[in-house]
Amino acid sequence: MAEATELVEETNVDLLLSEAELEAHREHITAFIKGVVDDAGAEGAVLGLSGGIDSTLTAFLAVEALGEEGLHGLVMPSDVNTERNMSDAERVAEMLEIEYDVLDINPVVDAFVDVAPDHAAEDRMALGNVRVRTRAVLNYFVANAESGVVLGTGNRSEAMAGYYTKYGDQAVDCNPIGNLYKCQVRQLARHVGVPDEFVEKPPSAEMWEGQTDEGELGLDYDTLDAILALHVDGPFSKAATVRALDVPESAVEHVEELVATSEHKRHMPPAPEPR
Ligand SMILES: Nc1ncnc2c1ncn2[C@@H]1O[C@H](COP(=O)(O)OP(=O)(O)OC[C@H]2O[C@@H]([n+]3cccc(C(=O)O)c3)[C@H](O)[C@@H]2O)[C@@H](O)[C@H]1O
Ligand SMILES: Nc1ncnc2c1ncn2[C@@H]1O[C@H](COP(=O)(O)OP(=O)(O)OP(=O)(O)O)[C@@H](O)[C@H]1O
Ligand SMILES: [Mg+2]
Repeated sequence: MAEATELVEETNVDLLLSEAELEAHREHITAFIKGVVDDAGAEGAVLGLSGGIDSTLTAFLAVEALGEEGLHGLVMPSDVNTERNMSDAERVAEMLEIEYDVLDINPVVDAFVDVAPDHAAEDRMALGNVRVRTRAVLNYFVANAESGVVLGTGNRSEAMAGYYTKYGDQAVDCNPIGNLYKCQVRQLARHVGVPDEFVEKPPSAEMWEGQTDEGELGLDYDTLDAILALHVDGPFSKAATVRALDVPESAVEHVEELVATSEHKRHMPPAPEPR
């Protein structure tokens, strides 16, 4: 896993960040968050806290940008979330001394299944996406009521692979860590003082029991990041990427496919040309 990232270093593609670069990202992102809130004329920001690394890092940076008064955390358990992640999510809010609510989404999700009983209940992806979109509705409920903006937690790896729910966790006002690959998210998290146990936890969307990002994506984030950085964002051909990273051609093709099939998620819904 670390191997692929180290090999990227030898190619001069900027994937692993120096301490100076991490500090520059920290300043750049906190200024960005402050700018988004100020430009919106908002009083603060709302953020879903999952106990995962992306929301934890975003929360740390948002408190640096806005102060603890400026961030409202929402911990939104469903019956497929682990106790550990939900208690870690509350621990983040307590560490940062921000206001937070715990909102049980189970009754809302059950209501969707009740009104459309022929759908979703047997389809873990469809039902998982309902859980994700329910949280988006609640984020905006609180943001509207409190004159806040909704902070997203999408990173560059997820954005490029389309690894998110359309109009779910992607339905936000900005993505402060959206220019960082997942391996850089881990680096920045350590740099700003996020405890190691958050950085080391296996990433999971927790849309159903036992789901993990790397299991579903079919490759680990370090390999995904390396292929994205060299081949999709960078100038390396497929063959050069295979050689540089010592990965099978099928891994590069898999990433190409993730990027291509998620293209629709990165655009406004299209309409026919005017005629
Ligand atoms: N070519 C196309 N042009 C226009 N629209 C197209 C389309 N293809 C599908 N669609 C639409 O998109 C829908 C499918 O997209 P979507 O509803 O997003 O669903 P989908 O991409 O199938 O599933 C979401 C994926 O994101 C992962 N996820 C979600 C949330 C959080 C996280 C996390 O890491 O925390 C990960 C989840 O595990 C799953 O792999 C289709 O039902 C259709 O409505
Ligand atoms: N149970 C939850 N309560 C509140 N917010 C949630 C919950 N589950 C997911 N979210 C929101 O959806 C976002 C996307 O989830 P995702 O799993 O990609 O990120 P993460 O959990 O922060 O990090 P990781 O990738 O390490 O799991 C989270 O960052 C968080 O803002
Ligand atoms: Mg998660």
